[in-house]
Amino acid sequence: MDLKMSHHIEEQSWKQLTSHLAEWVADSHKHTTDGHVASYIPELANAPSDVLGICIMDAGGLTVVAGDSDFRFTLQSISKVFTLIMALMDRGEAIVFSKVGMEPTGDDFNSMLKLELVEPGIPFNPLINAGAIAISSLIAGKDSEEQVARILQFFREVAHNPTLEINQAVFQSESDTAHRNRSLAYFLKDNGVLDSEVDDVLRTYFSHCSIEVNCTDLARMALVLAHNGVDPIRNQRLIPRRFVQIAKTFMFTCGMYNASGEFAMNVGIPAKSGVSGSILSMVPGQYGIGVVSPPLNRKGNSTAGVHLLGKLSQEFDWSLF
Ligand SMILES: NC(=O)CC[C@H](N)C(=O)O
Repeated sequence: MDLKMSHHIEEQSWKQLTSHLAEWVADSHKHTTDGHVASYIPELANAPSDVLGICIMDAGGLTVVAGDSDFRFTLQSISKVFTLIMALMDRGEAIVFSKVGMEPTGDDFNSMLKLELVEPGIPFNPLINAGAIAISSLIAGKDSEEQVARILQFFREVAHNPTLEINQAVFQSESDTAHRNRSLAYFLKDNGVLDSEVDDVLRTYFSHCSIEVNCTDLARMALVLAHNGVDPIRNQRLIPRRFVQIAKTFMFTCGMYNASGEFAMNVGIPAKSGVSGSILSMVPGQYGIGVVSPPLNRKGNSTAGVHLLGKLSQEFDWSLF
């Protein structure tokens, strides 16, 4: 297809998106009642169960938004993609992959089963909780405070939003109740996976999970990944191509936890979800997408969010397969 032709198709799709997105959001909204808002972090249980918002951003910075697109939420597991990228930038591939593997687990995101079952007891991948905790300990910085400051700075840069902050209530709520994550971290410490102390690693981990954003921030962050590490709006490289390739591969194979296979089959684009009901996704080479709807299915993914992405993928033939 020549360039003019593909440009024309893109224009047509954008028009269609603009005119139909609100209607598709209204349809997916019905699926908010299929799920339950996460409550194992008490503060997250306060999220409304009837919210669904989306922002799609193109390479020129044009956005189309629909539903509750101003709703604010914490990144939770979505942050793991960007801390992985930071660890790769700080330490390089060899060190990162001596601490975490490259394979999906098929288990729940907070499972500890395979840590004991499979030698040498390193987490299977960086997007499950155990893996992300190991990654948190690799972020450069003399202590957790410095690590968190660097993380915040990097996330602000990728989102192109200097106002991003940590939601202290969510951070505190998770710190007070994260018994399972604590046990994962102690297990990792015992297996020799963590260099720093458990409390410090967890402080860093809970902090990046608690960074607050909206759908537009998510879409901008996704846009940088969709363009292989370049923010196309500023025409500025923020991340080396290779590390984006690694991050997107993990999003594909592990980004939707143990429903990643199903999501790959039905939607077919890289995505990462968080227990706040958020999903960061993208159409590679084109759009960044941010979606939020707090009610989750059994696997921890937003019911309405997954439905909406499925609908969009079908309409625009987004699947990479
Ligand atoms: N799946 C998630 O979003 C999990 C992140 C959350 N902070 C936790 O560790 O449980």
